[in-house]
Amino acid sequence: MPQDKPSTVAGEYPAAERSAVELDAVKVAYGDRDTSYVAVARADLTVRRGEFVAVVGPTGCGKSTLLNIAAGLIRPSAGVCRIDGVPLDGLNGAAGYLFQADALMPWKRAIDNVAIGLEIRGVSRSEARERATGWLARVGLRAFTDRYPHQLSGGQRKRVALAQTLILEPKLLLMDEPFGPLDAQTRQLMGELLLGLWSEDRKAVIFITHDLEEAISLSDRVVIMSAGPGATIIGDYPVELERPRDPAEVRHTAAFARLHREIWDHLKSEVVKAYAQEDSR
Ligand SMILES: Nc1ncnc2c1ncn2[C@@H]1O[C@H](COP(=O)(O)OP(=O)(O)OP(=O)(O)O)[C@@H](O)[C@H]1O
Repeated sequence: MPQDKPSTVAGEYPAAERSAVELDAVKVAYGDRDTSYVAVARADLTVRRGEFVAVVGPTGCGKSTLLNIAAGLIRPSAGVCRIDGVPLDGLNGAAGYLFQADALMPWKRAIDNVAIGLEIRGVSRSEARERATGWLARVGLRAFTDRYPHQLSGGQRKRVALAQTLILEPKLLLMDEPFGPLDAQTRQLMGELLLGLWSEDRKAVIFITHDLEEAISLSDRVVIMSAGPGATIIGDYPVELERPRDPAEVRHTAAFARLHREIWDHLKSEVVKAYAQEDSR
């Protein structure tokens, strides 16, 4: 068999060339023809397999909109979103989500909150609970499996939510300000936990954040969006900081400071524009 023969699925790119996510000239307009609001004028973004991409941009520029496109929750008004080389049609079943507000069920214990996704997929209750116990241990909650969400701290609830997402082994992680409500120290610890788990199998990640330090400390690339309306992607910075990486420690390096300066110089004017536009809307 020839060494270089690509494995193909009819009508798609060769497997090796497929990206985890490809936004190709994606436009998003909300509302109808009379009240149309173009949130994103054009987004071109490729996230390679195994790549951790952070998206930053001023408030209201369309970061969540792009994530919702990749999730299949909304359809582009123009352009196409491909997942693994295939145009997305409907919900993206290969993706796991983590949002600012967690999706824990208050009436279920941590273990059952983590196990439920597997049970819905037909895994037996005993096996689902066994795997959930393993996941809770991996996120440092071995001693908390029987707690209800209201008996957990904000950071602990986030850990349960992370286990709830990762137990389903998504190929792609879509994270929208996942650590937003947490205090600064807990955010850093969550970042460290996330990177540790991510490095085990390197899923593709799109991570939305307002926090540029968080973006740089976690990701392989930081993508900047312009202020809306009609936002576009205006910057794409590789983060060439060594891995494995301690996201708290790396912030103290000179390379980090240089990159932060460079990206912030670019982002700052968009943030100012966004505030001015919000005032006049
Ligand atoms: N369903 C909708 N209908 C109308 N406009 C919407 C809708 N969803 C979002 N928008 C508008 O589209 C723009 C982009 O919103 P989006 O939530 O994607 O921005 P964002 O960058 O994630 O914001 P933030 O950083 O504040 O969370 C905003 O001006 C918002 O008001």
